[in-house]
Amino acid sequence: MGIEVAVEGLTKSFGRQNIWQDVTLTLPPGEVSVMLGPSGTGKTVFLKSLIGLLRPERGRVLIDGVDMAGSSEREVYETRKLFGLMFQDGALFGSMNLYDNIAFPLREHTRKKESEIRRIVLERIEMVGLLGSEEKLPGEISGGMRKRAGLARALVLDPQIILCDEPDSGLDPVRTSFISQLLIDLNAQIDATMLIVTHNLDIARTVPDNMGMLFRRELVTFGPREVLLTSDEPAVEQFLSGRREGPIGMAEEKDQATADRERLSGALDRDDGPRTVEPQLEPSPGMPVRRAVSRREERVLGMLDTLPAAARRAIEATLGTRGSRSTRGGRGGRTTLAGSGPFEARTEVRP
Ligand SMILES: Nc1ncnc2c1ncn2[C@@H]1O[C@H](COP(=O)(O)OP(=O)(O)OP(=O)(O)O)[C@@H](O)[C@H]1O
Repeated sequence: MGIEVAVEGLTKSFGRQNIWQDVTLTLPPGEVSVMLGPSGTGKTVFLKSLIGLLRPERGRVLIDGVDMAGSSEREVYETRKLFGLMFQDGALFGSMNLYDNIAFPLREHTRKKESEIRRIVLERIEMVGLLGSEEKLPGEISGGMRKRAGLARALVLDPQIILCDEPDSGLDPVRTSFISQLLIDLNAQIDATMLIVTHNLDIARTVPDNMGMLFRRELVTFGPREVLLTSDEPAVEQFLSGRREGPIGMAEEKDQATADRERLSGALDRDDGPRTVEPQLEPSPGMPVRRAVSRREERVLGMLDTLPAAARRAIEATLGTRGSRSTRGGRGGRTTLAGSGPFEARTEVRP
C-alpha cells in the first residue's frame, strides 16, 4: 500500500517572493489526490518541496518518519526512492530510445541483472500501452506517448508515492480522458499514493478521491472530492466553472478595484444551480478493485459530521448508489493505450 504524506505548516519563498504559506494537508495512503490552482500559484514548487528538491523555510513534510523539508541530504535522497515522478514533458533523454529511458532508473539505482531489468521494463511499457514502441526515440513519438513513457519510467522502481505534474498538458480531450483512465487503472494495480497537479477540469471532476486548491499564497482547502466539487468558496467555484467573473484574474489574482466593480455590478450573483458531482472513474474491466475505495469510505464516513451539508449529501448519494459497483471485479477485458485505433486505444478482451 502507498505511504501517507503529511504536510505541516509548509511555507516557501524565493527571496522576498512568498509562494505559499502555512500549507497543511495529508495525502491519505493509496488514495488519488489532485491539486488545483491558477497558473503561477506554486503547484510545481509544492511537488518539488514534497520530494525535497526545494527546501521550504518553515514546516515539515513527513514521509515514513523522515522530514523531507528538514532532514539531511542523505535521508532525503534515500526517501526520494519511494517516489515516482512524472513531469510535464515526460523529461526523457532525447538521445535514448524509450526502452533505455525507462530502464535508466533501474540501471542507475539498482544492481539488477539485464534480464530482470528487461522483465520490469516490458511490464511497465505494457501497463502504459506502449508495447512495440521501445526502439523509438522521444522525438519520434507524440506528446501523449512521451507522457506515458514518462509514467512508465516513474513506475519501474515500484514507487509508493507518485507525483504527476500536469499529465494532460498539450493533450487533446480524448487523450486526456485516456490518461485519466490510465491513472485510475495504475492506482488499482499498484495502490500507490498519488498526487496530480492539473488545470484540467475533467481530470479534477472524475479522477481524484481528494482535492485541494492553492490560491493567493494559501491552500484554500483540501479534502474529499465532494467538498471542493460542491464548494461555495468563490475562487474554487470560479475555477471549477471556468468563469471570468470572480477573484481569479488574468494575472495571478485580480486587483481589488476590479473585484469590487464586479461585486457592485452583480456579476457574481449568477446562480448556476446546484453543483453536480460526477461519478468518479472506476478501473477498466479486468483491472483489480481499487483498494483505496473502502479505506476512503471508512475515513470519509468518520469525518462526515465535520463536512458542509452539500458535501455530506453528495457523499451519502455516492455511497448509496455505488453499492456493489465498487467491489465488483472486472469483466474480462482491459483498456490499454496501445496505438491500434484512431486514438491509440483499444480494449483487449481476455478469455
Ligand atoms: N527556482 C526558482 N527560483 C525562483 N522562483 C521560482 C523558482 N521556481 C519557481 N519560482 C516561482 O514560483 C512561482 C510559482 O511557480 P510554479 O511553477 O510552482 O507555479 P505553478 O502553479 O506550477 O504554475 P503553472 O500552473 O503555470 O505551471 C512562480 O512565480 C515562479 O516564477
